[in-house]
Amino acid sequence: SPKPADRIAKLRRQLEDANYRYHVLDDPSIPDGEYDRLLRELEALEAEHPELADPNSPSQRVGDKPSSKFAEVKHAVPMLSLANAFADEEVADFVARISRETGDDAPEFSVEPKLDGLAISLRYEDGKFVRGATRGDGVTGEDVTPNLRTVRAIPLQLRGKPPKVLEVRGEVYMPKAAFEKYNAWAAEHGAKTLANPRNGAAGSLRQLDPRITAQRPLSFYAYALGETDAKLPKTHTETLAWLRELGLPVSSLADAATGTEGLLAYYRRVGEERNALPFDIDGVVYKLNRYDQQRAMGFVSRAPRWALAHKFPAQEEATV
Ligand SMILES: Cc1ccc2cc(C(N)=O)cc(O)c2n1
Repeated sequence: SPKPADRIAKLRRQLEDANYRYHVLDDPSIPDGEYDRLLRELEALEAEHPELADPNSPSQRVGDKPSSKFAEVKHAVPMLSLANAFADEEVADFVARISRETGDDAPEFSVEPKLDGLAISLRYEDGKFVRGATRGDGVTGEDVTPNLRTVRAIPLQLRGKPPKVLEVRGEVYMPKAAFEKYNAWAAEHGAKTLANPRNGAAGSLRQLDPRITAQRPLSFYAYALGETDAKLPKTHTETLAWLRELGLPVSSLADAATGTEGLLAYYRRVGEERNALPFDIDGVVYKLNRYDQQRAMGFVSRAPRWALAHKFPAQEEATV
């Protein structure tokens, strides 16, 4: 029989692969029962061989011991906020200003749904997940690494050829079905029910005891870069494709669109699909796609002048 170290390494790769297939490709490779069996075998082997312990092992998703409070994290690259638009005219003005300042009368944009969750920043070194933090005020956030380790959609180990340093920004969210299920359980067991999935995500991630976070069904989509030593592609859509290759989940609704018409068509398309989506969104996000054009546009305070959140009308509260 293979040496324990080889068997452990093989099980870790198989479980990471299954996680990637399930959460990133949305195309599970093995049935849940098989996943659990492999995980139990790995946990048993790791218990017999503590010298082979690894914080990035797939077995470490169950949550570390509770911390007393969160350490502070300084974001090397500030986490940006987004200017909002509510009416089509504001989108037309946004594009007109960009056309004027870039000289491009048909600017291309990266477009995506605006998830209604909690913004976080993940840091990977040599492809290993080493730290995760909340946005905080954009410059200083809270270190919630142990809690983020329990979010299955967040890879603990990147795939392919990751750069030495890679920070990824994204949204941790609680899927609608998981939110309903959690509230049914909470009502049944006299626990506090959650007001909405966004509160569910925020409350779960800011638990001091990661074992509680581990019981909360959270997911994650990546949407931007932070600090990295990698040579960047020329456009944001290429960056998102690269993040997918590295094993990070990116919304399958992310797309490209050209000019005001393209943006508004995308806004309407997502608006029609909104209620059928498995997660809450509160709008869509438009980002000028070419990084050279983004640089030409710059920022106003911490909101980039090359990006815009186009919000949907607030949904009437679901009548319970
Ligand atoms: C720059 C930036 C800031 C906040 C964002 C927030 C979301 C979101 N809530 O999905 C998506 C993005 O692409 C974002 N991009």
